[in-house]
Order: sequence, then structure tokens, then C-alpha cells
Amino acid sequence: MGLFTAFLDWLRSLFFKKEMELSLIGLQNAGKTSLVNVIATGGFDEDMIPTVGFNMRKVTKGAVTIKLWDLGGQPRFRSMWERYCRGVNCVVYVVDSADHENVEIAKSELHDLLSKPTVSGIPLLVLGNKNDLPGALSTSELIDRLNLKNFQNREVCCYSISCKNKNNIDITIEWLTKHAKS
Ligand SMILES: Nc1nc2c(ncn2[C@@H]2O[C@H](COP(=O)(O)OP(=O)(O)OP(=O)(O)O)[C@@H](O)[C@H]2O)c(=O)[nH]1
Ligand SMILES: [Mg+2]
Repeated sequence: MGLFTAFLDWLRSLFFKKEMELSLIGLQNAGKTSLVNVIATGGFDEDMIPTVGFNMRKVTKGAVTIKLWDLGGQPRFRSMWERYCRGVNCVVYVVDSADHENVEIAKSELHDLLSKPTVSGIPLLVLGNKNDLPGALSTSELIDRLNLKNFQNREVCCYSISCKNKNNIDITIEWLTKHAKS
């Protein structure tokens, strides 16, 4: 980025600050914490520790400050997902798109959560992560397998991404920052 553009961006950020809050959910091992790292620092780690409970991170992208609730995906933590989805600007649902065995569980957990009145209407971004792995489901396959067409009364978007190869992370950040409020 040129020095002048950087300066303009900085000026803009002073006057047009925006904030947003989102929660990252999905089954264990889907890559939620990896996504936070990639968004925050661009770093990727093969050796990750499963999230116990939740973590909160704040990341600034351009003029937007994003507060991210990164939740644990193991069965024992799923009952608290709803509590952290209330009042957020959007829910980001991360799926391991190469883990065909668990897609059905991912689907039922997602539909369970979104059936709760407290999260009605909140925009949903579904990310099929690990598209670097062989056999990873495509976006249209995910839309089908997760029955995303069933969600009529909210905005739904689905991307195929890779935290490892940093594939489609840019459009993910773009989608997120578009959902901030000034
Ligand atoms: N091949 C590949 N592996 C990935 C990718 N993203 C994450 N992983 C790996 O998947 C594993 C789990 O990643 P985490 O980010 O800890 O998953 P999580 O969803 O936060 O898991 P919980 O905290 O237990 O809910 C780690 O070994 C990561 O290195 C990806 O895009 N491609
Ligand atoms: Mg995690």
C-alpha cells in the first residue's frame, strides 16, 4: 500500500470508526481459532489446542473494530453457543468441509441453534474451511448438505475457504466488515 493511501486510510479510520461483534461457532476441529489467527495476524499453526469454553479477541480491519467470540466446539460447550450469539451483528459458522462424516452433525447443531428465538434474523456466514484438503465439499455441496436454503428469514452467505492457504480470507473479511454498524 502506498504511503498516501495508508495515510488516507488512517484519516478515514479516525472519522468513520465502526464496531461489530460476532460469534464463531462450529464443531470442534473445524478451524475457528485458526480463522481468528489468520484474520488477526495472518499466521497458521498445524498444532492447535482445542478451545476450552471461549476466547474473546478484538481485531481492527481498516476502520472496523471486530469483537470476536471464539467458542469451543466440543459437545460439552455447545449449549453455551446461544448465549454468545444473542445480540451479535452476525454468526459465523465454520465447517470442516473435508470431514464428510461430521457434516450431518454440523447441520443439526446449526439448525438447532438458529431455531432459537433469541438468534432470529441475525445474518449467517457459513465457511467451509480446509478447502486445501482432497475431497473438500464445494460451496454448492455445503449449501445442499447443510440445508442452508431452509433459512428464509435471515441473510445467509457461504464461502469455501482455507486458513492454511489463506484462500478466500479476503472476501470473508470483506463480508464481515460490511456488516458493521457505524
Ligand atoms: N488442512 C487444513 N487444516 C486446518 C485448516 N484450518 C485449521 N486447520 C487445522 O485444524 C485443526 C483444528 O483447528 P482449530 O482452529 O483449533 O479448530 P477449532 O474449530 O478452533 O476447534 P475447537 O476450539 O476445539 O472448537 C488444527 O490442527 C489446524 O491446524 C485449513 O484451512 N486447512
Ligand atoms: Mg478453537
